Amino acid sequence: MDSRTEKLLGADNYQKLRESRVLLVGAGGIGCELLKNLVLMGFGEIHVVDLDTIDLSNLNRQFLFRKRDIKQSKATTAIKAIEHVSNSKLVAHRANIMDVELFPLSWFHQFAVIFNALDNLEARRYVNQMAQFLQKPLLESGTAGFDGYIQPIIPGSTECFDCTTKETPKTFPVCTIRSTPSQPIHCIVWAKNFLFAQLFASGSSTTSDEDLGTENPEEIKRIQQETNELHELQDYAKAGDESKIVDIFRKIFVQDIEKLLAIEDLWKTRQKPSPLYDIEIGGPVCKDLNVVWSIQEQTNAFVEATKRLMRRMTDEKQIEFDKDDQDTLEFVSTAANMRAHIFNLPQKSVFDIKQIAGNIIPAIATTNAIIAGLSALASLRVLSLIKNSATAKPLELNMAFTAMASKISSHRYLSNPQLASPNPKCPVCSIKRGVINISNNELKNIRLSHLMEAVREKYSYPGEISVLDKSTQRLLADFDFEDLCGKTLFEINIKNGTILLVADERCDETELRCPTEFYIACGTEGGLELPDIEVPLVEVLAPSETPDDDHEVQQSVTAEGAIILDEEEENPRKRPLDEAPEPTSKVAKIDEGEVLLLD
Ligand SMILES: Nc1ncnc2c1ncn2[C@@H]1O[C@H](COP(=O)(O)OP(=O)(O)OP(=O)(O)O)[C@@H](O)[C@H]1O
Ligand SMILES: [Zn+2]
Repeated sequence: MDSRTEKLLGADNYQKLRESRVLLVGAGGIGCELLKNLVLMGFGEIHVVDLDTIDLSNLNRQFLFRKRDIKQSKATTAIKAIEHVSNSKLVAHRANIMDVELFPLSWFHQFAVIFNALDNLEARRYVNQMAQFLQKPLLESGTAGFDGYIQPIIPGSTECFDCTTKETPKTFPVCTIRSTPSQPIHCIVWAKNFLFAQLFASGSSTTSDEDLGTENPEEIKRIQQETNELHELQDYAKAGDESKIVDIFRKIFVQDIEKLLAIEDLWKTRQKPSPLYDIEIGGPVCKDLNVVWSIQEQTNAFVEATKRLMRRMTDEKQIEFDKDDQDTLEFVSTAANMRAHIFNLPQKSVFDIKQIAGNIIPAIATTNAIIAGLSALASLRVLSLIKNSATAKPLELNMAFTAMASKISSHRYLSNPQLASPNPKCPVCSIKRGVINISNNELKNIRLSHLMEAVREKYSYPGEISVLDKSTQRLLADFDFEDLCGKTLFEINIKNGTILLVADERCDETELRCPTEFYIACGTEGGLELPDIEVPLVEVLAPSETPDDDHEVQQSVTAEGAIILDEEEENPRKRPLDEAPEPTSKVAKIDEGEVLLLD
């Protein structure tokens, strides 16, 4: 197979391929396919990073894994499975790609190209940022069911992952979830993000001063009281006192519903809920996860799942919901179904609830294979290794979508619009970047004010600057906050891997010094070394000003990778970034990538 690649690429390019070291982030659905492709193409050295272990539900599509591999590291197992056909050096890392101690910025430097095969926005954004720091080509990809995309990102020349808005997760009003559910999904969100979170996890983010989406004072009082009472039930859960399960059941499915019924205004236009009276607590459990259980079976399984979770609480102290953790899944499924029954809504099987609560769109092996194939092929163009279709300019490269996703054309399965140049309003690629080298010793000597002065002087920033720790979103200094300026960098927790954003905060100027992100790289030697970069003055764009057509939004990607495009045939959507919905301060974030409650 090597000789075939050599024929296609030519001897010189093939040699370059053999000498290239590449990074694959994620060894899941796309990652397994991509690893196979990269090995068969003959890249010289391939590093695979994945933080997770193999789960039974991965086996239907992550073809490098077998049943015997369950609970083993994905990165290590994937490499073991492919080693026997590999002519490449393969290196596995079972770790989080965002771990700055294991993978500082300088570590990324060794790779010719980075392949993202991830499943969440946070990690995608992080790798995108690293690629921007190092000006490394990144091949971003994602799938959701039949939908899929690949996006080559050439920092400085093409759009980055953050140049386009990404779809925000679905939202529900708090009052709908807590008082008046009208769809099964409302009961599932209640069971997972409220009930389970209050009893076993770190608690829901619903606070007393949050806007609850209702003006009814009685309802607001009841919601707050219910939250407080559930805190008490958490003490039972923590103590592992199984005799209290009956009390928990009666409180949630009888007394709380009676309190809701007492707020008569709620039921003027809605069907009243019916508390779960006359149910025996405890009994045989149904094992078939694909059918909807009777209400008695739901109760029995709820009691059993609660017992199992209570036993675990004594050791684990806190349990997070995980769709692959049968105890947490059965608790949430049965609680959601009992609530659905109370509110006269359809119930669902545990299997169906797993899909919804885990926010899963079934993964399709073929979509993963197509996307991984395109990503691998695109890397040859990105690295200019293809003899016959060499790319002179980065903007000649293409993105690719499956047609289901893009709806760009109903006649073709794959669409491949050309890449756009960076969006001047993109928070990631519209700014400058550099690395500040500093020794661990100096961190303890240098004060924030000293660092700010050095930055002002070297890059001609004015007096009015702000400094933000991007890693924690902490404001360290600005024109009316100087409390930390006298502290050393060590004291304000600036360390290896911290990213500082410095911005020109002058008002009423037509031009401002461009914001700069500084990556803090700590070593054992040297003093403070600022990077030699040019930080230009940039024109202040009026908020309503729209960037030119090239810089408009073409697609948005959900946390899972699904792409939302508009319906226009043969013409990718052009939507100014300004139209992107601003995050609202009333949003209560419950869980990354999942369901939000807002008013
Ligand atoms: N920060 C991260 N560092 C390293 N690997 C990551 C990180 N975030 C996600 N991943 C890995 O990316 C892979 C994405 O693969 P995929 O989308 O197929 O998800 P999955 O977890 O394998 O499947 P599913 O979510 O459908 O059960 C996973 O193996 C996941 O562990
Ligand atoms: Zn960008």
